[in-house]
Amino acid sequence: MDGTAESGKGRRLLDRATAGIPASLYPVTHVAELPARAADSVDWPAWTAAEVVEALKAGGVDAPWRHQAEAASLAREGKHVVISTGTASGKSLAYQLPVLSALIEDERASALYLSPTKALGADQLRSVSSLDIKKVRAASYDGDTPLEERDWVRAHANWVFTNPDMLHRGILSSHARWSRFFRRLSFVVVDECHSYRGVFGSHVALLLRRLRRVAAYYGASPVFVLASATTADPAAFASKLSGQECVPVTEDGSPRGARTVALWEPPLLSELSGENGAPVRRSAGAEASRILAELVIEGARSLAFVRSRRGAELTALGARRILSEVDGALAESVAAYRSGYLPEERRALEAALLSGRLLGVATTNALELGVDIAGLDAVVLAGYPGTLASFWQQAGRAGRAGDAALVVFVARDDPLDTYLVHHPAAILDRPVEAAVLDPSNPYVLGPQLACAIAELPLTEPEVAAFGGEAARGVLADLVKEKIIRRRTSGWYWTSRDRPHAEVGIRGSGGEQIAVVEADSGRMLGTVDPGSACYAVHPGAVYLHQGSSYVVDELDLETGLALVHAEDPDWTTSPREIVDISVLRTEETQVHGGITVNLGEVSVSSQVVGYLRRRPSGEVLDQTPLDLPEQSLHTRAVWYTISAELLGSSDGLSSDGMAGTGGHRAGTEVLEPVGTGGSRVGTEDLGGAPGTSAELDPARVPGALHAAEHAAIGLLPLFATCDRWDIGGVSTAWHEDTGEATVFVHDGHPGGAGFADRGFAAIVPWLAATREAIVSCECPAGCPSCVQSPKCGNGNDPLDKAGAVAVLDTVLGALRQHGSRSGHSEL
Ligand SMILES: Nc1ncnc2c1ncn2[C@@H]1O[C@H](COP(=O)(O)OP(=O)(O)OP(=O)(O)O)[C@@H](O)[C@H]1O
Repeated sequence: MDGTAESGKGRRLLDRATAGIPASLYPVTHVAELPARAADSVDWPAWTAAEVVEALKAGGVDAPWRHQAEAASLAREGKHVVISTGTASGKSLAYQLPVLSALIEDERASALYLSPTKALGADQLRSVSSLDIKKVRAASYDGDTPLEERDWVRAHANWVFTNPDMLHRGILSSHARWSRFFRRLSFVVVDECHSYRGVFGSHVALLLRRLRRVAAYYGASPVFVLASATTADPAAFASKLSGQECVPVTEDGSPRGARTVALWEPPLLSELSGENGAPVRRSAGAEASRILAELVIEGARSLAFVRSRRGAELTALGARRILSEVDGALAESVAAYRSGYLPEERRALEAALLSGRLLGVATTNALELGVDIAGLDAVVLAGYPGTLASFWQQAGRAGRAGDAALVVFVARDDPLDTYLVHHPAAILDRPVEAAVLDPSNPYVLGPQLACAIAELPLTEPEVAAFGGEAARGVLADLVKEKIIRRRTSGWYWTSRDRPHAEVGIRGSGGEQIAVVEADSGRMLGTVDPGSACYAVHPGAVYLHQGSSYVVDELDLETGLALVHAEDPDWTTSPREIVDISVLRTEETQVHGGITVNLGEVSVSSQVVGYLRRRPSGEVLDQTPLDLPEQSLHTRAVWYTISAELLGSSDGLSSDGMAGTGGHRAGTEVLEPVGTGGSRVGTEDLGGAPGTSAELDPARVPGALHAAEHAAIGLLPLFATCDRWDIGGVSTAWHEDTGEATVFVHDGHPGGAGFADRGFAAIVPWLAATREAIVSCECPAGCPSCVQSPKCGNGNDPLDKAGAVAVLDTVLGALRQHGSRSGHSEL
């Protein structure tokens, strides 16, 4: 195939999307052409049951692609396997082949399928059921399964489709009722396993260990087949998640069309001003509306991914409005899509989009998983979806074999988005990040071990599977608290009640706060106790599945937040006072006047009021609140800067410090990420070694605060977290360190591995932070660089230039005292 002719269509669509934009406002910062790839098909593995081949062929699959056959055969041989290939590369077939063949060959064999969402599970079940293979009795067992069906599933189903929540609460907790199913459990399929990250991922990792233990009790040792979006080190991740060695299959043999990928930065608006008079960019959603409208005019079947449900609806509305001025009929071909639709509604929408009856759909991430829409002409991503895995998952909906497509990434007002549109290599040349999880977090281990022991007494040799030493400490605590009992043969559950219902695997534990609509008494959802004052304080606008509510009352004693439906024209942002103290320093690197540390901290916070803002960023007013102080015991990474290096002391020269006391402890020092395809050399790190930031003392708090905000915004580039999963504190003088200090901490009790990743990647992380600030053309700080949407201090004080000076000094010292290797992880 001729690559250029092929990519012509993507280019043509991009030209259309940018038509009429004056050169001075041209928003595209980079364009990349991704070539087409031909299919690599192979014969059906000889062991595949004839019925399976027949059913798949009847469904239109003539032959498997190489990676499907390879993964299937490994699983068939009894090896745990992780298949990590692109969107729509047919990962389902890879596990269907061995599972279906086993179920056909052995009447008593069974299999379990786990997916992170019910919708995805339902899709996969539908696809298996549609094969209509006689000996396969596939059924779902989740929160929606009617009670009368549940007995049938336990007694008869040989392939059960469920999710981690139900496995935890409804299956392992009463495993004796599932003994038939467990006895011949041959395969466990863990679909979209890259989504098991952070605290949820740590819970799922321990849940899978519980599953293996229960299966072993009934005499089974199932083979695990994990399916993941492309990820950095799938074998390591899958092994950590499943607790056993997994063989990776990563060579993608599915065909793909050429794609033109454009990075797009909306222009700064001159007429609007945000917090503290900062400039604001045109919103990514508004920009996506315009692009979507242009694509629809061109007849391109397009999908726009928008971060919130309301945003998706506004984007669709905006596109329709633009189109109605061109042609009323065209406006009808644009719709919004969100989660919460019934399966039939989703099917209808998929079909309409595939047939071209609908041309443009704006959607939340709901469409990211479990929807069989591929081969579109264009995909617009309004805002970075948080991880590269999601980015490619969404971008992968565009392009089919033999036809080119366009992908447009539109940056939101956010430092990470700014960084990415100015550093294309960080998107285009980087392996998808490894998902981070930490099954040794005592806050996760405690409740998980309690559940495990309630399921079956834990014996000494089993402790290793639950983390060895880390588990031992937690077990001792549980014994002390009289939750379990230690006998010579192991650890035993003492109560008649099961702990499962108390253990939430998606949150950080503790008694959840119920959010209830006062009028109807309907429970909308729950909020972690630690974030209740922040998320559902009186007056807060609370979003639930895209609908908007306002909180009337928060009662922490009874664990209740009462809300009413209201969709006001503002959002709220809490103001809080935060304090942090160091409980334990685990690692310290000294680099001249800079130290970089990792350890445990206690963060206390008190929400003292909130601001109401218009979507433009304009602040309406501030309301005081009287809420109690909260405290969080978690992990943090922090750096300190000596007064000499800040240049705010009595003039002590930093020269005297050079070369003294600087030693590296353990951690590899990494190079920064590349810019536009070429790597930034260490000389570009900024700041000559040992030079001071030369900051007047009055500027130090604003400089540190701005550096902290941007660092929080950029950590998700290195750890698979959302900026909302982490927090930060900066101070010109900290009691425990005796120096100016910037902390970035995990937002969950016990941590989820994010601070640890920040510590391990300190140089590339801070270099990227500096780059993001420098790349933003605003004069004195805006949401694209140093302002934070969740700042408890109203983004005040912030000193953009000061932040660059601080980061230059820190990076200069790290380079002088630490940088030796040329190893890069990006
Ligand atoms: N060997 C094959 N030949 C032709 N079509 C195939 C083959 N394998 C799978 N498909 C089709 O490709 C589409 C995508 O498959 P599937 O949903 O399993 O991909 P996936 O990798 O799981 O996607 P996602 O990234 O969304 O998880 C389906 O419509 C499926 O029928």
